[in-house]
This record gives sequence, C-alpha cells and structure tokens, in this order.
Amino acid sequence: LSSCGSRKTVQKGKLMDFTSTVIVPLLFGSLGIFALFRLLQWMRMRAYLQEAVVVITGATSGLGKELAHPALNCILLTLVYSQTHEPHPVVFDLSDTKSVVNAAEEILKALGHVDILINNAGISFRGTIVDTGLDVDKKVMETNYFGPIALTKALLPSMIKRRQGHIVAISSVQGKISIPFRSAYAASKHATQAFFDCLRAEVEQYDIEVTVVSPGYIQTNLSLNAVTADGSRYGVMDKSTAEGQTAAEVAQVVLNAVGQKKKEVLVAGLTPCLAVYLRNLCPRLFFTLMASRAKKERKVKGS
Ligand SMILES: NC(=O)C1=CN([C@@H]2O[C@H](COP(=O)(O)OP(=O)(O)OC[C@H]3O[C@@H](n4cnc5c(N)ncnc54)[C@H](OP(=O)(O)O)[C@@H]3O)[C@@H](O)[C@H]2O)C=CC1
Ligand SMILES: CCCCCCCCCCCCCCCC(=O)OCC(=O)COP(=O)(O)O
Repeated sequence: LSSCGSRKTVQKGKLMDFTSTVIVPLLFGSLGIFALFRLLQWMRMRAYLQEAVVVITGATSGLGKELAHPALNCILLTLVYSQTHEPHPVVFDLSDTKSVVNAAEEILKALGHVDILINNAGISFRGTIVDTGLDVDKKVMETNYFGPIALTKALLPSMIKRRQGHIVAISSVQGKISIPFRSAYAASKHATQAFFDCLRAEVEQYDIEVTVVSPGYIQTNLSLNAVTADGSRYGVMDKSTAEGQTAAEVAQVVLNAVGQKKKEVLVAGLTPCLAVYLRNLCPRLFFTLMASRAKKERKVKGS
C-alpha cells in the first residue's frame, strides 16, 4: 500500500514537472508569439493607413464619418484626402457624373495621387417594384454604382501609373442576397460586387488591391435617408438599423481589412451570414423564405 502511495506521489511530481517545464512555457511562448504577431500586424496597418493619401466618400455621416476618425484623426465633409493629416473636404454629388469627374481632377491636382480610395457613400431604398418609377431606380443606381465607378475610373490611371493603390467598395450583405422591397438598393450592391470583383482581377498585375466589404445592418442614418417608390425620403429609423452593429465597430473591421489587404469581408451577424450561405447552397428554400417575408411585410403595412 505504502509503495503504491509513493508511486502515485512520484507520478504526480512528474506530471507537475512536465506541466511547469513544458506546458506552461509552451503556453506563454505561444501567447507571446501571438501577441507579437498581432502587434506587428497592427503597426503595419497603422503605418499603411497613416502614410497614405486616403479618399473617403460619404464622410459626413454614419460609417464614412467613423472610417475617417481612426484612419486619419480628422473630421471630414463629403470626401477627404490627407497626407499631412489636414482634412480636405470636396463636396460633390455622386449621382452627377460630371461633378464626380471634376472632384477627381481636383483631388489629383491638389495631391498628385491617391493611395486608398474608400467608396463608402450610398443611399438605400424602400418600395415595391410595381410602384417604383424608373427615375428612382436610376437615382439609386447612379449614387451607389455609377458614381463610385466613375470616381474609381477617374483615379485608376494614376494608380496604374504608380503601380500602387487600394480601392475599397462598401457594398452590403444585399450585394450577395436580395430581400423584398429593396430592389434598387440590392441591384446597385450586386452590381458593385460584380464590378469590383472584375476590377480586382484586372488590376492585380499593377499591384493594386481591391477590397469589397459587405456589412449587415449598421446603426446609421441609412434607413432615414432611404428613397421611396415616389422619390420621397423614407424618414424612418428602422428597428433593424437601430439594432445593428455600431458604425465604429464596422469601421474598425473595414480598416483592419484594408490594413491586411483582404480581398473581401462580410461584417454581419449570424442570420445575414447564414442567409448568404443559404442563397448559394439551397436557393429554393431561400426564395421561399423571401416570398413569405414579402407577404408578412405587406400584411404589416396593410397593403
Ligand atoms: N447602415 C447600414 O445598415 C448599412 C450600410 N451599408 C453601406 O454603408 C455605406 C454608408 O452608409 P451609412 O453610413 O450607413 O449611411 P448614412 O446615410 O449615414 O451616410 C451616407 C453617406 O453617403 C453620402 N451620400 C449619399 N448620397 C450621396 C450623393 N449623391 N453624393 C455624395 N454623397 C452622398 C451622404 O452624404 P450627405 O449626407 O451629404 O448626402 C452620407 O455622408 C453605404 O454605401 C451603405 O449602403 C451597407 C450595409 C449596411
Ligand atoms: C439555416 C438557417 C438559415 C437562416 C437564414 C434565413 C433567412 C432570413 C433572412 C435574413 C435576411 C437578412 C437580410 C440582411 C440584410 C442586411 O444586412 O442588409 C444590410 C443593409 O445594406 C441594410 O440596408 P437597409 O436599407 O435594408 O436597411
């Protein structure tokens, strides 16, 4: 009995020795390496963003305003670029191609080049397809698609010439799935996803990066500013928007993605992420769910 007891004590001692000489140093070593890796990653990201001339569209509000804060430590208006950390607001209307081209010329004249272009500005839409005038579809498409691509095309040649640049498109989960009563918005975001996927492939040879960001709901003025079927402002803070992620959280994810030169990133809760997978893996079920969602929403609105 006593020899069995002493064997157990020896085994326990060996286990403790193993823990203190192997497991604990291994654990702390791994944690240290991980922390160092994250620190280096963070420093590289900060350097990448801080030394860059950055253009952010839609920096007056919501996500754009938050993106401007940590990236540049400055306050912005509609669009800004900075190298000296001096904000330089440029006011223009994305739905007016001429004013977009003029803005791009103004930026290049003032600073010579752009390192990072963040196509963030956009509007949403609420309405049935049958009631929506084509002028409204065009307005959403011009603001969310033609405006950003015009700006991108205007700045691209100088990026290609320098063989350097990073273009970011703030799309949406609705660039990957379409939900009822968002036709113009979802269409504009699907077009955005497609265009910037093509661009990524075409400009890789010039060392230009393209990042497409697809957020879920964010607490911003997007639903308030959404345009309706007759072109008027929706003016309602939707529950889904109010309960979304904060703009600061999403901005941090976007800046990390840019710093890490990610090709694309989905920043959304579990349900929107599952919806994206369902759309691709089991489209019939997804379409059925969307049809019942449309019926339910119509009932709530009494239409
Ligand atoms: N909030 C959300 O739930 C989600 C948002 N997104 C996307 O995030 C991006 C930013 O939107 P968010 O911050 O939420 O919304 P906000 O309404 O808060 O901000 C939109 C910004 O876009 C600018 N903008 C709108 N129309 C034009 C135009 N014609 N010309 C120039 N600028 C314009 C606005 O400027 P001004 O006020 O001066 O018009 C404003 O600065 C959008 O692309 C949106 O689709 C994606 C997924 C979810
Ligand atoms: C196996 C389980 C599958 C569960 C999935 C069921 C499908 C449920 C539908 C969920 C729809 C999610 C929609 C998300 C939309 C979204 O996040 O959009 C972001 C925006 O751009 C918001 O703009 P809006 O103007 O619509 O507020």
